Amino acid sequence: METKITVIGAGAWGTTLASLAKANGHQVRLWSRQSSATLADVSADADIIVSAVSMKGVRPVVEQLRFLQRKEVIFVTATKGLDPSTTCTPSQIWQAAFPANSVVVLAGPNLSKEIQAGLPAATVVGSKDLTAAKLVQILFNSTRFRVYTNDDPLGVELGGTLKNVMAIAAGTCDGLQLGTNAKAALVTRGLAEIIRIGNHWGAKTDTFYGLSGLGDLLATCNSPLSRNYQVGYGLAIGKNLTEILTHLEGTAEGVNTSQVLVQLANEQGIYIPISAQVDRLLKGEVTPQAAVNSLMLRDVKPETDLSL
Ligand SMILES: NC(=O)C1=CN([C@@H]2O[C@H](COP(=O)(O)OP(=O)(O)OC[C@H]3O[C@@H](n4cnc5c(N)ncnc54)[C@H](O)[C@@H]3O)[C@@H](O)[C@H]2O)C=CC1
Ligand SMILES: O=C(CO)COP(=O)(O)O
Repeated sequence: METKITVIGAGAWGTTLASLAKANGHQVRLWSRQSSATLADVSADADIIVSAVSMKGVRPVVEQLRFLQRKEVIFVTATKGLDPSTTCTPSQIWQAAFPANSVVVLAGPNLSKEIQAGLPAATVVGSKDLTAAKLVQILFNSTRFRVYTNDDPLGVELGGTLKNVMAIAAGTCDGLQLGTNAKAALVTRGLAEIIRIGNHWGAKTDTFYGLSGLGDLLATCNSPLSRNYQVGYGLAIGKNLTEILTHLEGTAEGVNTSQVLVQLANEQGIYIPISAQVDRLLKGEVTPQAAVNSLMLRDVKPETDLSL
């Protein structure tokens, strides 16, 4: 059955998601701020509205859609970030604006350039409404894009969001040429940190061992295609953040996320040693090597106590 899908955001990810849905035979409209049509025009009769804007675009886009009163419309959010003013996740913003509608989070190891090149990938659609998640699963699933469902949307969303901070750390690790052991330690302890934060905020541990957590962490911490990885790599080889962001192709959400995360974690007493060093590095308060030294010089502790 042909479904009417409106994709908001014609950046790297929005364009890719639109082409995946189109290839499955659906009627897809891709909207950006540059479009001549209004968002109201392209959303008026949509069955599904997919938001793939960067974090800074979520609130403005939600505001433009406030007129929409159809409760059967399913919102799919693919943004990976935290709102600086409220610290909300994108799905929390969508759900608060449309309390009667189903909201589905889409996240996974999905470097858009690989998907655009036709390489196989898998992702997760998470929602409290599993019927909606299953519908979105069918819309996007194909022989080159395998889609799983999950009933923990917050965990799916936080996996994708928090790994961006770790990808900056991983890029720094590679830029400093610290070796494979150091990288494995960083990614493994990074996952422990993500689980500690996620559990504190009510997400399930198991979700972080899935595609949107460990999967996306592995993809972005190991690929020069990741913009967040590129930020960390650039800092490690002596570039400054402004210079890196000026030349970056697209958005590195981890830069904003680390700031919001550190503020929240400090308020709530969550221990986030790696993210805190990433934040200090981005603010120019510490050199890449000093950040590594700080992590290595911490008090010793047991491995499996996630509260530490
Ligand atoms: N590129 C990728 O491989 C993937 C990206 N994501 C996530 O998807 C989101 C978008 O990423 P990309 O497409 O790569 O970024 P991008 O920088 O290529 O595109 C961002 C899009 O957001 C739009 N936007 C920003 N502010 C806006 C506003 N106020 N009103 C309307 N539109 C606005 C821009 O016009 C642009 O179309 C990010 O949160 C990213 O973490 C998720 C999975 C994969
Ligand atoms: O989230 C992504 C892949 O899943 C894209 O990563 P970057 O935003 O770091 O490029």
